Amino acid sequence: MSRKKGLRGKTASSSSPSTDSPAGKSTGKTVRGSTGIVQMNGVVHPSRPPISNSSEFYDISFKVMLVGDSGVGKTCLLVRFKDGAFLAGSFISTVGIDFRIWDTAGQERFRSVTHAYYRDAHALLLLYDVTNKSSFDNIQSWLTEIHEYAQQDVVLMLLGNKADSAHDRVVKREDGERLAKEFGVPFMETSARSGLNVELAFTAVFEESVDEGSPVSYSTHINQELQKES
Ligand SMILES: Nc1nc2c(ncn2[C@@H]2O[C@H](COP(=O)(O)OP(=O)(O)OP(=O)(O)O)[C@@H](O)[C@H]2O)c(=O)[nH]1
Repeated sequence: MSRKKGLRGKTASSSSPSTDSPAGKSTGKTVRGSTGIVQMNGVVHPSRPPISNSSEFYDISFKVMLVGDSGVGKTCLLVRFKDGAFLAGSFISTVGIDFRIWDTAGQERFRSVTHAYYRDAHALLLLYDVTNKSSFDNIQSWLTEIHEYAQQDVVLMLLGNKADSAHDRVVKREDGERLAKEFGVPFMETSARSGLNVELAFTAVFEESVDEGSPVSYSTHINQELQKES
């Protein structure tokens, strides 16, 4: 999976506030795993102490942040992607995963608070609404903000949500693809309503964050999935 131009080079921090609460409204989701080590970007760290009430340890601390204009469907996408159960079956069983998702508020008045959370995010899902042209037009300013506040090597993916709304669609899929290509970020359309590509989007940024060594096979995986859905 490629990343946004100019957003790589720095090592992602595995440190985190233990009581993360995103700006405006907050939704935390954690998948707890087994004992082991913290492994991020190929660097092995000693096991971190247990978080919350669990007696378990985490091998990977991974944070993904949902950003985009108000109403694009960030909360619905997160709700659709419930429990994170796919991780347990898809990844090595001995790897424990502390998987947190920050659902940010899209409204401008919460923006200054949201900025503080970019720093600790390993991955960003940047959403627009295919039925709302201004949410698409605002992607560029979101990218500017991401460039300013997020880590340089943050994993980024552009999502055109509400793909189920065929009648109300005003942003073509090709427009999303073109924009993503322009900024060098991967792209897919999603639907929190139908579930289209929801799990795939989260899985994709997760895999990219923990496995930077296989971008080719990763891209192939996404393309196949998109073809299947179209
Ligand atoms: N048709 C359709 N509607 C959706 C989809 N996702 C969200 N919606 C609707 O879009 C509206 C806004 O969804 P939210 O998830 O609250 O949007 P948000 O981005 O979290 O908004 P803020 O909290 O204001 O930043 C709701 O009425 C949802 O029902 C989708 O995939 N398809």
